[in-house]
Amino acid sequence: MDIVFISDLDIDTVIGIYDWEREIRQTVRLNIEMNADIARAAATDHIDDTLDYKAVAKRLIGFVEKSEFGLVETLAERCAEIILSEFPVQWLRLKLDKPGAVRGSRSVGVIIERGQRP
Ligand SMILES: Nc1nc2c(c(=O)[nH]1)N=C([C@H](O)[C@@H](O)CO)CN2
Repeated sequence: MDIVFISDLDIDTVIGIYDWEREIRQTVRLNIEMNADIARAAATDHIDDTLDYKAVAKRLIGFVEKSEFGLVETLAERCAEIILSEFPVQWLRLKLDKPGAVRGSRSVGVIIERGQRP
């Protein structure tokens, strides 16, 4: 299976379960792997024959910046739903980090896989 990926996409948003977190913006970091047919695009050298990672990134930036979820789980699930429903993707692995959220750790977050592997 071929993969198109987006690495370390940092987006500021309102996220968190505590009152103080509802008053500030924090950075979440997205790492996403999505299935794609690399061979077809390589044969034609045309963007229409592959998954446009810039289009996916722009869509997620717009969504995440406006979102105000409590849990990282909810935000990750919604991002996965957007990718699977709006782009030619059948399977994805998405990691959502909330860097610095827990003192003493570099990062915390979730990793989800959704869809069917082709
Ligand atoms: N599994 C989760 N645990 C926690 C979450 C979360 O979104 N998922 N969130 C918090 C707080 O918002 C925390 O990030 C504040 O530092 C705690 N645990």
